[in-house]
Amino acid sequence: MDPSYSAYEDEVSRKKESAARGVVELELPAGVRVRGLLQSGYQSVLTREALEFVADLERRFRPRVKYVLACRREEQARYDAGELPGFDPATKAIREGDWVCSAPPPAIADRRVEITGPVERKMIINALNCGAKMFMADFEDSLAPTWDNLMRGQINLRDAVNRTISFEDKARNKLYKLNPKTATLLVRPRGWHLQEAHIEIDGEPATGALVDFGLYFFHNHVNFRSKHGGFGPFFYLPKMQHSREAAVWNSVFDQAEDVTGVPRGSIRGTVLIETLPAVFQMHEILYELQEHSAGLNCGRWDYIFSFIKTVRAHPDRLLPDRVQVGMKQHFLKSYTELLIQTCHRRGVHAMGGMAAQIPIRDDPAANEAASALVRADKLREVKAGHDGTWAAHPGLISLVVEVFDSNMPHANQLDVKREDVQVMEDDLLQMPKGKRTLEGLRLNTRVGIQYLAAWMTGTGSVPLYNLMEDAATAEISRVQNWQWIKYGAVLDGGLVPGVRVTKELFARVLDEEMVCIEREVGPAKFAVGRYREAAKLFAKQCTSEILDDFLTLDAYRNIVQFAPTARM
Ligand SMILES: CC(=O)SCCNC(=O)CCNC(=O)[C@H](O)C(C)(C)COP(=O)(O)OP(=O)(O)OC[C@H]1O[C@@H](n2cnc3c(N)ncnc32)[C@H](O)[C@@H]1OP(=O)(O)O
Ligand SMILES: O=CC(=O)O
Ligand SMILES: [Mg+2]
Repeated sequence: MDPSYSAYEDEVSRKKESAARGVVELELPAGVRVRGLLQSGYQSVLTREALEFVADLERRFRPRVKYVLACRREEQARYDAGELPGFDPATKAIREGDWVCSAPPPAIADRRVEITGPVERKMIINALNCGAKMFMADFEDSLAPTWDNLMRGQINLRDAVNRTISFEDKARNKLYKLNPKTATLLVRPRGWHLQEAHIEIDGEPATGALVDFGLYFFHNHVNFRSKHGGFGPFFYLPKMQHSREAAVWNSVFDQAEDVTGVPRGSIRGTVLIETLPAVFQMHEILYELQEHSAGLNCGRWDYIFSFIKTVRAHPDRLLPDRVQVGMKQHFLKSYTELLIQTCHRRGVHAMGGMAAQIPIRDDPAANEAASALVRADKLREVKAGHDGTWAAHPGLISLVVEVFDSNMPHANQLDVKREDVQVMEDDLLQMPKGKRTLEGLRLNTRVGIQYLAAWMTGTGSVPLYNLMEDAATAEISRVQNWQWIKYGAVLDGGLVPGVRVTKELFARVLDEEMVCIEREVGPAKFAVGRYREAAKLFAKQCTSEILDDFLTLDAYRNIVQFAPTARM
């Protein structure tokens, strides 16, 4: 017998045996290693062709991703040496030039209310059905990137695009299915800084963003485009700091379109302006993405986090309590208005951001107060000229739709040019006003630990003290504590003004807040949750000599789980 035929027969019988034992096997392209445990269904996402597509993106763009991350470190070193971010004289001609981005495709011309949420099956169905125009399905701030969350997220999105998605809640005897009319899907891959340890390409962990984008695009572009007038898929692009990072995304989009024969400019990405350096690069970012751009969004929570992180070596820039850093603060008002002016000059959407309040079921008065805050925030956004905004919960959609419907008679406000806006570097760097309090330190600590504990058990967004908390909001708690401890901030408000924040004070606060958390969540949940591990990690992060770039980079090692697979 032909020896190669016999090897083929062996292979077939081995696969049959594996299938009979319920073991999932993948056909891997050369150089690709999948290290996560394969649950049923994952092989339909991790096909050989899809992995080849991802591996090709990785091989082409990994060096550029590394380069842009190295540039971030170099720029941070300059800020640490005393500089502050500002507009780049080298790109003045781009800022002042008369150019526009491609017009928004009809499918996203009106995006007045966008619900957001992690790529969890039931939530995807609820979000698509909730009456919002768009749904931003999130692999980023609101998702803990466990292997299972990521793989199931891809399966869920594929089923959502195919409209075959359903979910049975057996305990409540409830079947979830899509309504005839649903929101349009936008997908947010992870930021450039996160790796995907469960997929190795040529011996190195893959880039998380390229895995999320690549698998989703590969499996869905045909169906998605057939349902959206030949445009899409649509994306949100997070946490960038410079236009060179947008240029990488633009090349990724070009490459994806070329390989699959999708016409140039079909893919559209909305960039979150959620880092301080990026606010000085808004024209440049739109310029790089031009035909792939769907505008910019005010990612306020990461923006506040980035504000603190960027000035981490400036002891004169200590922020007041997190709760006091609201959108009326001059630096945030300036950022949103400049974003609107920039987008509308370039013919693309200027999206608002997320109010953190969520419905409060058991307290009507508190619920009314929370709704009033959301209403005021959305009213500010629509009156300022935003073309749409975000909502964190289906229970807020009718309120937010009502605010936008009453104040935005057309599909968008691209005609509101905001030429009155005059924002200078100083406006964007102005320190927020307010007080630093012990209560603020305590709240940061309680929130940070509970969020981390949830994240390490696979949940990336949680309700805490009636607010939505996700990776971006938790980061503010971490870096604010770090900043106050590092520079021995003197508390200037609250119950005990005049007290200096030290490592010793923080250690005491942490112990006391752990007792408080145990009381609040109950001993049973406290015992099985990862609160002690979370507290240890949070304490390390808040007291380190040098500030870590991202909390999730350190926490990631706690959620990586390799399966025993064939070695390469
Ligand atoms: C800074 C940023 O990046 S903001 C964007 C990223 N963050 C997010 O997207 C957060 C999205 N929101 C959420 O994750 C959730 O609303 C939370 C965690 C804040 C609150 O969740 P819960 O306490 O479970 O909400 P609650 O119990 O009130 O939910 C009621 C129902 O609404 C659903 N729901 C709540 N939020 C969402 C959402 N964003 N999308 C879809 N469905 C949702 C729940 O699944 C639940 O459904 P069910 O009644 O069919 O069982
Ligand atoms: O991603 C949004 C933010 O506010 O951060
Ligand atoms: Mg964010």
